[in-house]
Amino acid sequence: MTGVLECDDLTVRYAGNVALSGVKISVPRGKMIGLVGANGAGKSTLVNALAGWSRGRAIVTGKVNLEGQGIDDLAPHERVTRGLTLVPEGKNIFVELTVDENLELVRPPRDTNGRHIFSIPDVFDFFPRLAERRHHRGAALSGGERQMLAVGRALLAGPRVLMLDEPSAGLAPRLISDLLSRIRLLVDRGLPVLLVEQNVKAALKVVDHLYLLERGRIVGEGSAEIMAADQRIVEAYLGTIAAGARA
Ligand SMILES: Nc1ncnc2c1ncn2[C@@H]1O[C@H](COP(=O)(O)OP(=O)(O)OP(=O)(O)O)[C@@H](O)[C@H]1O
Repeated sequence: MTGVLECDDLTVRYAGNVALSGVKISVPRGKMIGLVGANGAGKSTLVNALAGWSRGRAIVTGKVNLEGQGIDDLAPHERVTRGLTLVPEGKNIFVELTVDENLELVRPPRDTNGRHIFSIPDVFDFFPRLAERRHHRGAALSGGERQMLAVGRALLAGPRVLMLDEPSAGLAPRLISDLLSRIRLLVDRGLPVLLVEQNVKAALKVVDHLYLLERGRIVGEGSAEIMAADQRIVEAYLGTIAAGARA
C-alpha cells in the first residue's frame, strides 16, 4: 500500500445487514480521489468507517492505514489528532457563532510533521466570500458559505488528508463547480482529498481517480478520463451528456 490513507478489506455490518463489503481504496499524496455511487451504496458508511465512527451500532472489520500505520484501534478523535479530517454530510459548524469565532475555535495541531498547515488568512484567501461574511453568524450563512466554513475549519486542524462527504449537497450547479475547483487548488498545493460526490459530472472535472461503489462494493475504478467513458457511469450519471454528444 502506498497512499497517505488506505483501507483494505473494509467491511461494515449493521445488525447482520452488510453495508460495506471488502472495500480497498487508496488516497495518494497530492491527489484528489472521487467516490461515487447511488443513494444507499455505502459512501457515507465508508468515509465514516475511515474516520472511525458510525451512525448506529456497526461492526467494522478490515484494515485502515494512515501514512503506513494501522489506525484501526484509534478512536475518532485520535484519528483527527493524527490528521485524518472528515467534513461530514450536513456540514460541521457552530450556527450560533460568527465565521471568525468558528475559525478561531479550531486548535492547530501540536505535531506539525507531515501536516498541511493553514492559517485563518489562508482560509480567507481560498474562500474570499468567508472574509466578507466574517462577522456573520453561521445561521445567517448560505449553504455554500456554510460548506466553505466547514472546509475552512477542517483546514485549520492541519489535515494530513481531507475527506469531504457530499460538499455540494443542496448547492446550485454554479456554486458546486466553484467550490470543487477551490478544493482542487488545495490538492494542487499537495493536500490529498477523498471526495464523496453525488454530482458525478462535477466530480469528474476535478478528481484524478474515481471509485464507483454499488451496494457496498467497489465495482469500478480508474482515472477520471477512463471513468468518464465507463458505460455504467455514462448510463447512470452522464446520460444527458452522452445524449448531447450524439445529437
Ligand atoms: N445506522 C444505520 N443502521 C442500519 N443501517 C444503516 C445505518 N446507516 C446506514 N445504513 C445502511 O447502510 C447502507 C449504506 O448507507 P450509506 O448512508 O452509507 O449510503 P450512501 O451511499 O452514503 O447514501 P446517500 O447518498 O443516500 O447518503 C444503506 O443500506 C443504509 O440503509
